Amino acid sequence: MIRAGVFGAGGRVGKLLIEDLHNENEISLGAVYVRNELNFSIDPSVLVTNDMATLLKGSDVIIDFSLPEATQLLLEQAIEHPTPLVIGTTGMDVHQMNLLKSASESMPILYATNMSLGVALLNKLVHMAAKTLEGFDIEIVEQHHRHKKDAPSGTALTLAHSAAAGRNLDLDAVRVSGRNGNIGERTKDEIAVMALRGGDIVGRHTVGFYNDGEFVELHHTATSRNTFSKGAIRAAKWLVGKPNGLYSIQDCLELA
Ligand SMILES: NC(=O)C1=CN([C@@H]2O[C@H](COP(=O)(O)OP(=O)(O)OC[C@H]3O[C@@H](n4cnc5c(N)ncnc54)[C@H](OP(=O)(O)O)[C@@H]3O)[C@@H](O)[C@H]2O)C=CC1
Ligand SMILES: O=C(O)C1=N[C@H](C(=O)O)C[C@H](O)C1
Repeated sequence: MIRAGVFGAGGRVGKLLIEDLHNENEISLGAVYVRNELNFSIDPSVLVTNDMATLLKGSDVIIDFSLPEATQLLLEQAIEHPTPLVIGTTGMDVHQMNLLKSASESMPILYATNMSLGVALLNKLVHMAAKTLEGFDIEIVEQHHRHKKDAPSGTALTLAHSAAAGRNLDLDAVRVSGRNGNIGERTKDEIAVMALRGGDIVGRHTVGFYNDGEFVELHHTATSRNTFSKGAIRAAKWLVGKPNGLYSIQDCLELA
C-alpha cells in the first residue's frame, strides 16, 4: 500500500484528497501536515504533524495543494529528504519554478496546473488549433470562485503557453493581461489572458480563436473539485517508483 502525505490538508482541495483517498485500494492516507491544530476529524492511524521533515519521512508520495510560499518551503525540505511529490499549487514565481526544477533532480516530481483529464486534452487541442488557425486572434478567459488568490489561473497560463508554442512565439513577449483606456488596435501576435472572479465557480477556461467571418471557442468547465483531487491521486499512484525528474500530467495520462 502506498502511503500518501497531504500538504495543504485543511484547504478546499486538501480536504477532498483526504476523503477520496478513503475510497482507494492501492494508496491510502498516511500523513497530513497541519500548520496549527487539526480542525477536522481524521482516522487515528494517520500521522498528523506540523514538521515537514516528519511528513516527508512518513510518506511514499506527497500531494501538495497549498500556496506558493508553502510549496517553496516543502521543496526546500524535500531536497534534504527526497520523496516523490505531486504538486498542484499554482501562482509560483520564476524563483519557485526554478527551485521545483532543481528539486526534481533529487526526486520524481509531477507538476500540473490542472489535474483534470479534460484540461490535459484541451492543451493538446489548443496547440493544434493555434498552429492550424493561422492568423486567428487568440484570447483566453478564465473564471474562478471568489476565494482564489492567484490570477490569472495556472491553467490559463499553461493554455497560453500551449497556444504560443503552436505559433512558435515566446509567451512572455506576446502576453496581454488587461486592457483599459486608449490602447490602440489589437496587435497580430498578442495572446490575452483575462481573469474573472465570483461566487463558487470551480474552474472554467475558454480559449478563443477569432478571425473575420468565423471563430472557434474551446471550453473546459470543472463542475466538481473532486476532478482535481482524484486526478492528483491518479498522478501520485503513477509517480511512485519513477526515476528522478520533472513529469507532467500528460506523461501520467500518456498524452505527451
Ligand atoms: N492543479 C490543480 O488541478 C489545482 C490547483 N489548485 C491550486 O491549489 C492551491 C490550493 O487551492 P485551494 O485548496 O483552493 O486553497 P485553500 O486556500 O483552500 O488551501 C490552501 C492550503 O494551504 C495551506 N497553507 C497555506 N499557507 C501555508 C504554509 N505557509 N505552510 C503550510 N501550509 C500552508 C493552508 O493551510 P491552513 O489551513 O493552515 O491555512 C490550506 O490548507 C492553489 O494554488 C490553487 O490554485 C486548486 C485546484 C486544482
Ligand atoms: O484555485 C483553484 O480553484 C483552481 N486553480 C487551478 C488553476 O489556477 O489553474 C486549477 C483549477 O482551475 C482550480
